Amino acid sequence: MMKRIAVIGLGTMGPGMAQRLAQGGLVVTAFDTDGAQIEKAKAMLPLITGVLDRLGITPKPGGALHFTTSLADAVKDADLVIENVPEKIEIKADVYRALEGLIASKTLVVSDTSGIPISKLQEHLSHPERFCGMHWSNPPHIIPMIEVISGAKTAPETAKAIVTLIEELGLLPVVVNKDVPGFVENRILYALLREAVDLVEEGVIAPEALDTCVSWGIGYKLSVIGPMALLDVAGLDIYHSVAGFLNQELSTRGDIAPFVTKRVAEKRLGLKTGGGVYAYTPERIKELGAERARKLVAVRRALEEKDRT
Ligand SMILES: NC(=O)C1=CN([C@@H]2O[C@H](COP(=O)(O)OP(=O)(O)OC[C@H]3O[C@@H](n4cnc5c(N)ncnc54)[C@H](O)[C@@H]3O)[C@@H](O)[C@H]2O)C=CC1
Ligand SMILES: Cc1ncc(C(=O)O)c(C(=O)O)c1O
Repeated sequence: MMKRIAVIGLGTMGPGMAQRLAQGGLVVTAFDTDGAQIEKAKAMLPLITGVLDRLGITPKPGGALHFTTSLADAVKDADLVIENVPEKIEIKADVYRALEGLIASKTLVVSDTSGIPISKLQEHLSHPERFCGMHWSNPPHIIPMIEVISGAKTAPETAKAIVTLIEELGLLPVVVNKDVPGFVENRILYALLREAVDLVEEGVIAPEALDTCVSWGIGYKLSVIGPMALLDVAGLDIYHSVAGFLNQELSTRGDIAPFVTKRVAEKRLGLKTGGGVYAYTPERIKELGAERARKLVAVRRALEEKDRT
């Protein structure tokens, strides 16, 4: 049974992840090279704990969340280190190198990488057998599904220990069988986002209308009926007919749409810069955060509802 977990990197994912682990009874120490990110994480905790409370996730005894500006302090006596730094191999590799000599060879290390192949990351660890992917989704304190991905050198017991941890937290582990870039969730998401951006860029539909179409159409349906089950609901014959012509029409671009590259070049990144696809005031960002958390909680409660029969 794991007891002490270090979270390396706060940013977008770290605060919710760290608090969710702490409320699962773990002693968590979070580290970030940027002190401002530590202060930001602390300021986020009341909102995060309020959402966890509404999800019915009551803090288990023995759990705690500490923050530190020392990597050594963060990983001291850790059973598990969760690397959660930016999606750049070189930054992640620097963290793995810094861990050498600070953690015991039995300590497990995972990455929250969105899709860098685990086998690639394993090249930068002296104990690759004790490393695997543990891919959370944003917001990590609300989305219960976590992908577990083994690299070529991951020991089976390492992945099993992470699956067990996720289950003990009452969350949903999904074991991905092959270490492919993007794993599963992000391959599906990025195929969808590529098509969505192309449709907006080509003037087929406005961003707001696309969001309504997807959120109140397939997004709503897929939250209850998964894609593979949906094939049976629609009928594989229907899929066969429609895919027969539509698969040749879908976006297959290998580059990134100018709709995105233009905005990134102009530092219009979204919520983090006050504008991207849409424009936001600081007040609207706060409103959206609370509103979306409330709705995600309500949807999750409905989805967790056991069959009435
Ligand atoms: N943002 C998202 O929706 C999701 C991101 N991820 C993945 O999780 C990881 C983190 O993503 P975000 O939280 O979005 O990144 P972020 O860029 O928001 O935060 C990264 C944090 O790491 C800190 N940091 C940078 N170098 C560090 C170091 N050497 N040691 C300690 N801290 C360091 C930064 O100060 C920053 O606070 C990435 O691999 C990302 O692909 C996974 C799921 C969802
Ligand atoms: C746009 C985007 N990219 C990556 C991820 C991820 O899971 O890594 C997410 C997410 O929702 O978590 C995302 O929205």
